[in-house]
Amino acid sequence: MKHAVIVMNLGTPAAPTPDGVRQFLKEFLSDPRVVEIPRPLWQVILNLFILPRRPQAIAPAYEEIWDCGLDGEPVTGSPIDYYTRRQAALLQERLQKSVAGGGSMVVTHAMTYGKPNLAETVAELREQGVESFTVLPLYPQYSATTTGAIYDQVAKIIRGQRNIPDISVAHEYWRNPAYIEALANSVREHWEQHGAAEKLLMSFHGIPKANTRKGDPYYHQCCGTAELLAEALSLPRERWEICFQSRFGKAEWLQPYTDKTLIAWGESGVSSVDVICPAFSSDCLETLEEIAVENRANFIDAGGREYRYIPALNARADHIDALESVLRQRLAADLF
Ligand SMILES: C=CC1=C(C)c2cc3[nH]c(cc4nc(cc5[nH]c(cc1n2)c(C)c5CCC(=O)O)C(CCC(=O)O)=C4C)c(C)c3C=C
Ligand SMILES: [Fe+2]
Ligand SMILES: [Fe+2]
Repeated sequence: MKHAVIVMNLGTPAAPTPDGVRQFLKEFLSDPRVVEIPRPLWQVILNLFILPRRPQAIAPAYEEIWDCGLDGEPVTGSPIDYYTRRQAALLQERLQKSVAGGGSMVVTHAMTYGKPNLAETVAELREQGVESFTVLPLYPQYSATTTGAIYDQVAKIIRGQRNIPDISVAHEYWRNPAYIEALANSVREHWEQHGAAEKLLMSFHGIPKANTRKGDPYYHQCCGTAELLAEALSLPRERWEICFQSRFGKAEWLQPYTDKTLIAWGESGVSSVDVICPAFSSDCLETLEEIAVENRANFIDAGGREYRYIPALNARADHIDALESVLRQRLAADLF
């Protein structure tokens, strides 16, 4: 039997231009999993206020991260696209080697928004004779806004089909020891190279606070991840903090906010900070611009002296070990 693993991440514009960004944001921000404002009202806000302005404003930031060389890797195009492809290719090598009948194991990638999309990827693989699928969202922590959106897409694909494929979605993996170990290794290596800063800031992508009240477990999983990472590093509580970045719109999002925390630290005499973003499997606009550039300025302008961003796990071998471990556990269930 032919089995396919599809690793998935959020997606990115096709080009770092206002048009490319507009097309991407239109698809992404139209998903009711991402923005829960009632449709007619949201469509007006999106089409009248966001899509005419935001693409112009953020295209230059995309331009900055496009084709950037990172960690000696020749990143071409958008970093999230580059690393998601790399992760799939590296997992393909691992799984081909050791899963019984590995020749019939395909590992590929898809994006929730933009290209390549999940529906087309599944359709192509079925044409090639693939009968069963494991979808691995590259989100260590579950949120309805990310992993939930992928479940919706799977549901849409199978709706109306008679012979639906055997398909499962990995829900979350923040508790997997290999994932925590990869994060801890990346911090230890960073400390060996640069010395440890006074504080380690663990910055997660935010979501609206109301989502947590309505039952989204993301906040609790982020707190759990932060505690496991601190424990793996034997870091006392006063040396680290958790915070949430990338707030969008006027509603209250998860707190403490990353920018406000860094400004308060700079002002109160914290002199050095290391920042890690454990919810991002790949570097992307939200880490390379918002964290490595914008929030550095927030901290330094407020009086801080040293600010160092610890890269995402990207193509690190221990990251691929972690994803392989998550997949092997799932595959044991999915392949019987
Ligand atoms: C509007 C609501 C948004 C929610 C909810 C949200 C949740 C969420 N997002 C990620 C991961 C990524 N987000 C990225 C970019 C991005 N996110 C939003 C909005 C929401 N995200 C926007 C509008 C954008 C685009 C940039 C901008 O306009 O500011 C990215 C980077 C993509 C890239 O091209 O590099 C990632 C990755 C998570 C994990 C998450 C909830 C847990
Ligand atoms: Fe986002
Ligand atoms: Fe952002």
